[in-house]
Amino acid sequence: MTDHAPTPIRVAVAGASGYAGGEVLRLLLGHPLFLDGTLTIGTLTAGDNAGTTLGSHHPHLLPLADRVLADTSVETLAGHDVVFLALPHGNSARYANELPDSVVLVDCGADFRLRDADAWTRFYGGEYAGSWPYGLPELPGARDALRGATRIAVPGCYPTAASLAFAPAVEAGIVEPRVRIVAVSGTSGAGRAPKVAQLGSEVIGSARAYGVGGLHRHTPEIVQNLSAVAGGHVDVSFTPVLVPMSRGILATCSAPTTVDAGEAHAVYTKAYRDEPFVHVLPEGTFPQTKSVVGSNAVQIGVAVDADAGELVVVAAIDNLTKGTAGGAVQSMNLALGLPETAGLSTVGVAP
Ligand SMILES: NC(=O)C1=CN([C@@H]2O[C@H](COP(=O)(O)OP(=O)(O)OC[C@H]3O[C@@H](n4cnc5c(N)ncnc54)[C@H](OP(=O)(O)O)[C@@H]3O)[C@@H](O)[C@H]2O)C=CC1
Ligand SMILES: CC(=O)N[C@@H](CCC(=O)OP(=O)(O)O)C(=O)O
Repeated sequence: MTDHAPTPIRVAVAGASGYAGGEVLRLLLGHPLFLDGTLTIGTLTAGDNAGTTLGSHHPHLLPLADRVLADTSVETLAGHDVVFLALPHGNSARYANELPDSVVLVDCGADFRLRDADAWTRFYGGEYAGSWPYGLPELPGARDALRGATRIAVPGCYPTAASLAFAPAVEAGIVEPRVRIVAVSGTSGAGRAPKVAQLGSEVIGSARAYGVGGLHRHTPEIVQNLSAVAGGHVDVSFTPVLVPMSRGILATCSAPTTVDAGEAHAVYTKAYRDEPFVHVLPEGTFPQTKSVVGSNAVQIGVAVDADAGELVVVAAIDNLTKGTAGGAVQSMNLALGLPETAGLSTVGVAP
């Protein structure tokens, strides 16, 4: 514990009936400060499902199964030291404005991720809310900005995978600044609100690209991250693909290069040598989503396609853990001055 952290630490989760909120709670139930009683889980909220029990949505969260979900409001979220917002986009600004500055607000939604108001308007529409310290500590400068922060914007799931996959290459200048990304995602990335495109009968036995042609709203977030690291604009072509699995993202990212495989691999092992969650696999080895499911790990494989003159980097994450709730808890740990890895595993659940 450090001077940042109040004791006890009272935590609320808004959107607890959803996938992201449920995953935050799963991680908090295993957090060492929860287990020793220093961190307590207070109000849990929902939208239309307010008044129902948490257990009716997340039977796996047995210790909290009888908790009744409250309405989501400034009043129900007041009186906590940390509030996780796991709500649809557009809902966060009112809490940022009305909860005290001293409350650590960790927003799993997109509202405060983009620094460019025009990009926000183009991809999201509605009023631009602003930008907060970005919850991807592995990016240059991000970790320092998160220490002691009381407002945190958790990255999107695809930007987490793609940014970590290509940040070392653009930082080292070993690629041309034109990155192509094709990333497959499990259906939990779409949240649990029913949508026809996510029905089992639509998804099982099929793979479907969407947001094709630079239309997906995560494109400007990936551009923002890679451009900041490169120190100049990086063009990004991003294509997401929905595949029939529950969790996981596998992002395959490439750009023109003249370096060989050994040099490229050395850039990555050096960049991530001190990162507890990012694992660069041995040369010739590439990740699979199963290896990281349920963990906060990022596994990265690096290759050079010498005939095509392309660096190819493959990254695997669990979209709900490192891609949302794990990144959120990691950022909370930093904000409160706790050990960054507290409550977070790097071991997946394969097979
Ligand atoms: N799923 C993922 O992989 C990722 C999700 N995120 C972000 O996390 C946030 C939550 O996503 P996710 O959990 O997947 O979504 P879900 O649809 O699974 O959950 C949404 C939650 O918000 C509640 N809610 C919906 N509308 C309102 C409202 N108007 N007022 C109050 N509460 C409301 C829902 O309650 P109820 O049950 O009552 O409807 C539910 O608890 C989103 O911003 C999403 O973009 C970020 C990265 C990855
Ligand atoms: C498979 C799937 O549908 N994924 C979601 C992204 C999930 C995510 O990271 O979302 P936010 O930016 O909304 O927080 C999508 O493409 O919209």
